[in-house]
Amino acid sequence: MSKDLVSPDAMEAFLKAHPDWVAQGDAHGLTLRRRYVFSAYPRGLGFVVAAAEHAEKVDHHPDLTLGYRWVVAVLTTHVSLGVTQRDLDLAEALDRLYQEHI
Ligand SMILES: C[C@H](O)[C@H](O)[C@H]1CNC2=NC(N)=NC(=O)C2=N1
Repeated sequence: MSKDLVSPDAMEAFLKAHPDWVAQGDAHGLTLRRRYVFSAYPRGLGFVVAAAEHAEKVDHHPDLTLGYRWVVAVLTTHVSLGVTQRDLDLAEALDRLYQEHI
């Protein structure tokens, strides 16, 4: 197990404070997931572009799926095979960007 992974207590605290996010686990490790809903399809695309620009700045990238008036974000730290503080920080950054693109 990577030393960088957030502890179960830290994960629980994050999810309690960020109820729109859910934790999911699979053979490749734990991930964080949120579905964002938008007023129009282009707004979702604008959010994806802004998220990509932020990800490049912090060198930590979400998996983003764009649908009709929604975007699903899945976060994990590839090198750690699970959720680290970088994912928690990215989740909060995406939530801030969402408020600018609803
Ligand atoms: C070389 C570069 O810094 C690494 O590949 C970065 C890029 N973005 C990343 N994003 C995520 N989600 N996890 C990583 O481990 C990661 N590593």
